[in-house]
Amino acid sequence: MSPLSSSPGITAPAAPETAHTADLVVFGGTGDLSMRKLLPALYHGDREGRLAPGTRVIAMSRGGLTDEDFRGKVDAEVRDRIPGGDPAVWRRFLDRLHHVSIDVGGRAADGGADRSGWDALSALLAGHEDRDRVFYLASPPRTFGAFCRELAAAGLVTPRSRVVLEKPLGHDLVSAQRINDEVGAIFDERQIFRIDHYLGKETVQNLLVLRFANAFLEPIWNSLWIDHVQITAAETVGTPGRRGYYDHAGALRDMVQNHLLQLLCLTAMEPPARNDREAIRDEKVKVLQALRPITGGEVERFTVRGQYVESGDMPGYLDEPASTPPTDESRRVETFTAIRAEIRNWRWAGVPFYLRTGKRLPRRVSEIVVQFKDVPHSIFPGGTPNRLVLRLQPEEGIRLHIMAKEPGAGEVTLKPVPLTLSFGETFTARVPEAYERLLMDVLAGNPTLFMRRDEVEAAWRWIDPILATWEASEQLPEPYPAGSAGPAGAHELLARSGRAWHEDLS
Ligand SMILES: NC(=O)C1=CN([C@@H]2O[C@H](COP(=O)(O)OP(=O)(O)OC[C@H]3O[C@@H](n4cnc5c(N)ncnc54)[C@H](OP(=O)(O)O)[C@@H]3O)[C@@H](O)[C@H]2O)C=CC1
Ligand SMILES: O=C1O[C@H](COP(=O)(O)O)[C@@H](O)[C@H](O)[C@H]1O
Repeated sequence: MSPLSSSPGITAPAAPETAHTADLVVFGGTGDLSMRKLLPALYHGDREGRLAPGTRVIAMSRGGLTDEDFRGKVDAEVRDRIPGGDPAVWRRFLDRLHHVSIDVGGRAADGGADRSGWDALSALLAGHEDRDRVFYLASPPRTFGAFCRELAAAGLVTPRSRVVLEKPLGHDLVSAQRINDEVGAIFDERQIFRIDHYLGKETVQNLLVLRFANAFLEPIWNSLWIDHVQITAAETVGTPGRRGYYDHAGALRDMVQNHLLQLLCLTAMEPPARNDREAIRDEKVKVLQALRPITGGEVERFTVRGQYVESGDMPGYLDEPASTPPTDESRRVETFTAIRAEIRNWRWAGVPFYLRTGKRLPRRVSEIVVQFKDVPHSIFPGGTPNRLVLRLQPEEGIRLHIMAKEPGAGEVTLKPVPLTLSFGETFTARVPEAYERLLMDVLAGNPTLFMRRDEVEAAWRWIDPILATWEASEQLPEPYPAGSAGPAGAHELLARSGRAWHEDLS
């Protein structure tokens, strides 16, 4: 497939082998994301023959490392993250790695601009202008504009270049627009890949297949049959070592603005006319534009925020190890949020979409639950409405809860039983990590699973009033004990209308 060519959509088979040799330049290549996700994903791509011979990975950071230092660091810190790794492939993979030291915004001691990092990168890339070039910005978002400007100034942006932007893109609509403008001044929109790794998860892609490749669901996928939808991303992890980032993010920016809203879009969108990247992204934007704004007094009624506090041997948010002590901002940041959202269109009028995410919860569960309405007239006592559960993690699968009769004579007793499709048991192929799929798509030039500028900005437009109201409020997030199911408010959000979370998380 040629770079940036029209490409198949979300349900196409895994990206084809990358025919082109590429230079993948990772700004922030020594950071947490790179070491935990990107490098293992690239290794798997290499093992499966999807990295063309000669493809290089050039990490950039302020670290002052040589190629050998960086290879040693990756060998020491990444190899153990890859169970069952192949030593020969590992050696070949390490040989692909390079490191260039750079300080974006850094100045030489004499006060002049320090160009040495850019000169080193230019030297490494010189003579390889015919290769695909991917600039992956895995550094803090405030550095994105500067990186792009410097790349252009160094003459490193070729027609075969792409740029990958990590989330969250900005911290509100205005900053997201600024970053989009800055990056857009250097790269064409077709060259910009805004990543949301939830879109690379297998079940998320399966959601569209389930909806649009099966005839039985679409006729009942609307407010006539569906009572409400729940979208949960519950994590057991806290934020050790991440306060610098998390104090300025919080659960709303870190998880809802991107991952949860993407899940909502894929659940709620109209059937696209074609399985094609623009058609799917057009439909997602329409959902975001139809979200009913939550403003003023409604914010308190329709949103919940919490922060975990010490419990047993688990630290609270303020006690997590960090390089700086907690500030007032730390006290105000939410590590949990739940929201009752509504989509103002014909299909979804009156159907609440409940979103929930949090850190240091008792179980790691990410799922979409579609709860159907009660039967119009029940002839059996004790029935409960059908539920369709799409489980993203830990074990991916789809489960339909239907009512069945308990075996036995006498009175009919109803029991909800699950019809389960476990991907792990049904399919033998290894399920790739989200980043693996997405990185191979970037290298192959397939943007379907990436966010378009208008999507990101429409999501911020809905998030901003909630943030503004929280920021103006004197109230602090509701404390919840680390390891508990989150603040009581999250349960009240549903209980008010006689509903309950499918997973109580305890
Ligand atoms: N970690 C994760 O799980 C996820 C992270 N992200 C996003 O990925 C990006 C990176 O996150 P993460 O890896 O956690 O962050 P880290 O702080 O762990 O890493 C940041 C990287 O950027 C480099 N860097 C920072 N400032 C500069 C600079 N001025 N010039 C050159 N290099 C610089 C750092 O190297 P050095 O300090 O040596 O210069 C380091 O390699 C962020 O945008 C984050 O929001 C998104 C999803 C998940
Ligand atoms: O983007 C992020 O995602 C992770 C959760 O990802 P998952 O694939 O493990 O569900 C989250 O921990 C992190 O805070 C956030 O930045």
